[in-house]
Amino acid sequence: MAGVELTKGHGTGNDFVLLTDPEAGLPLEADLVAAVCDRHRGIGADGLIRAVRSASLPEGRELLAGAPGAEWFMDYRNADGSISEMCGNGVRVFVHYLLSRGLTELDADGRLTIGTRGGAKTVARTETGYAVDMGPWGFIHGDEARDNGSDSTVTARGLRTPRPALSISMGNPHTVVALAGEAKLEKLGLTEAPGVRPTPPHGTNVEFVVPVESDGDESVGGIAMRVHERGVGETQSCGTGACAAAAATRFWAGDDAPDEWVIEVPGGTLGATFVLGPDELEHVVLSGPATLVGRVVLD
Ligand SMILES: N[C@@H](CCC[C@H](N)C(=O)O)C(=O)O
Repeated sequence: MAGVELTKGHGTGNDFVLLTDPEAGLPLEADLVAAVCDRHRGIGADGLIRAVRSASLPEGRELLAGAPGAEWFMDYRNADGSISEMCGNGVRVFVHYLLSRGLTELDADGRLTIGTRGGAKTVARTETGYAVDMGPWGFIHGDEARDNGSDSTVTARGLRTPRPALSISMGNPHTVVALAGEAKLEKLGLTEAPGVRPTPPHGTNVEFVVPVESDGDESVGGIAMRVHERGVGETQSCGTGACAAAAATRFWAGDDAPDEWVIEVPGGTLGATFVLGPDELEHVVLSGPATLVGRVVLD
């Protein structure tokens, strides 16, 4: 990878190293990705994003059959080198990168569709960043959640007893735990991965949430969240995690819960809006900023 140009970017403090490899020719082995993402001996990031033409990857070619406009594919790796299906903050930063590097343009409606392992995603420019239709959310463990309000338990440092939790898919897996108040959220120790029983088949990201006031506007729900990401550790933010946390909190709140949510994460603020998708399923639209920081060339 000597001579390869990397760009550092972030979305609400969830930081990424991005590179362009249109024909998927670079050897992105897990140990190389982990070395680049190492915060002391590498460039340092929560994940690595390769911009590759969809036609250059088997999963991209499959996706092009249903979404022929998705020319570019977000090939996402966690900091430990493992592959994830989806990254909500990453999608916004990825689109900002493609546009900034002149690799593509928005269509006449200000939109761009890209490929991911979690399916094609359409991104729109907003006044403060980008909004992404993240697609439908769903319960990982099926109907048990609908009946009981929880389907798992979570243990973590700072929690005296295992807490009930809800495992939610946003394309990638999440397990959401509600805590009593912000003091409890601050006291959590997330240097070690929380224990989740039963653990979803491919592991999980764990979000801890507490309700917060959203400027006295009852039509907008508010939560504060901390997250421990699969393949990374505690991060400043997680876009899919924010969507899953809003979906779980809205489910717990019942029928008259708001469709619009503001999610405070350590690295900033994200928005999640629940809308009916063209497939008649409930989709989550994630909104937030995207920032490119600078470039570096690998020795
Ligand atoms: N930070 C991301 C999620 C990245 C992937 C995650 N660690 C996983 O393994 O699923 C986001 O913003 O969604």
